[in-house]
Amino acid sequence: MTDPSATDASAPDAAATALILANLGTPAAPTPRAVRRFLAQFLHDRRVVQLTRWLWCPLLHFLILPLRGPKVARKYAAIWLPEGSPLAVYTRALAAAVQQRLPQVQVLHAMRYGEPGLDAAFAQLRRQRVGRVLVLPLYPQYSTTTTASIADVVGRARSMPTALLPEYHEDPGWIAAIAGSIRAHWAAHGRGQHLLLSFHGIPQRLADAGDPYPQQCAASARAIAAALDLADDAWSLAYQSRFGRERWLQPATAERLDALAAAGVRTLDVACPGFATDCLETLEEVAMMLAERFAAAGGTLRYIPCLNAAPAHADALAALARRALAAD
Ligand SMILES: C=CC1=C(C)c2cc3[nH]c(cc4nc(cc5[nH]c(cc1n2)c(C)c5CCC(=O)O)C(CCC(=O)O)=C4C)c(C)c3C=C
Ligand SMILES: [Fe+2]
Ligand SMILES: [Fe+2]
Repeated sequence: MTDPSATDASAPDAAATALILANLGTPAAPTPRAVRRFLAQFLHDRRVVQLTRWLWCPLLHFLILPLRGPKVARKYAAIWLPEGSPLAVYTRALAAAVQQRLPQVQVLHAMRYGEPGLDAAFAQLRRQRVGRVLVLPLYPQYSTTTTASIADVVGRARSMPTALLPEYHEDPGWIAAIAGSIRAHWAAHGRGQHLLLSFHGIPQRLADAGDPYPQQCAASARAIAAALDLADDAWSLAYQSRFGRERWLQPATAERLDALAAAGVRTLDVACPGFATDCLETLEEVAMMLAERFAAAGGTLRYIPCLNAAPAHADALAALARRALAAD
């Protein structure tokens, strides 16, 4: 007679659910070699660069990686933490904070590019015979260049029941967390004359082809401004981190800064609500380079850090996951 309580070692542990917090990724070290390795994986993704490969591969291998590797490595070195790259350190800490809130689920983090990779996370969960996997891309706003690229990898993990959580650009818990972090910054440093909400850009061509990213950034920005009771002229939205020569979303953050300085703004608060965790683009580009640019124009730029592993951030993401679990 078979014991009905005995578990079949070959069957998945259907009770076990895992939640993967998926972020973009980052180099393993602030060295030209590690940066070239990371950029090579990132910039080979057709979701990120759509140029035909016979044109793009020679450009990438013979021009962009050799030139950009050492230059960008110096930028990473300027923000590197004793425990590693800020994006990696904060993503790991955020996953630990979400795990505390979801003891019934195994929470792990993984990166689309670099380590720990998403493919490896799926392989690990397959070995553990986890019954179901939820993937939460750490991109509040959907873009084909980011969210869809994670969806590509998730789609390849067909051997396990897997669900991708939707973007959360207007989620009330997340909006409240961002607004709360801006209010806390004002309480500690005083309120600047203007609040600039700076999002990572994408090529205008992709928005024209239907990428909903700019509409979602605008919706997030309006909701944050409303939560803070800001008048229309007290805040603005701009796009940073342009790559390449084609036209990206406008207005560009650097140009918006110049216009605000020219209009007499002397204290400017800048938040980056499209980034779940601080990274090269927030800590080096905004808090260092753009702050210097604004200072040269006679003003003070006060950077408001990303939510990182803040309790309100972990609460908001855990609530999104709980809702997805309950709906399943
Ligand atoms: C065509 C190129 C790029 C697109 C499109 C793009 C979209 C995009 N990126 C993020 C978030 C991040 N990007 C980061 C770094 C980064 N981004 C690009 C290029 C594109 N991004 C490059 C080449 C780099 C590397 C740095 C450099 O060489 O300048 C990061 C930071 C990673 C880190 O290690 O700290 C993040 C995060 C979003 C959200 C987005 C589209 C919406
Ligand atoms: Fe190539
Ligand atoms: Fe980027």
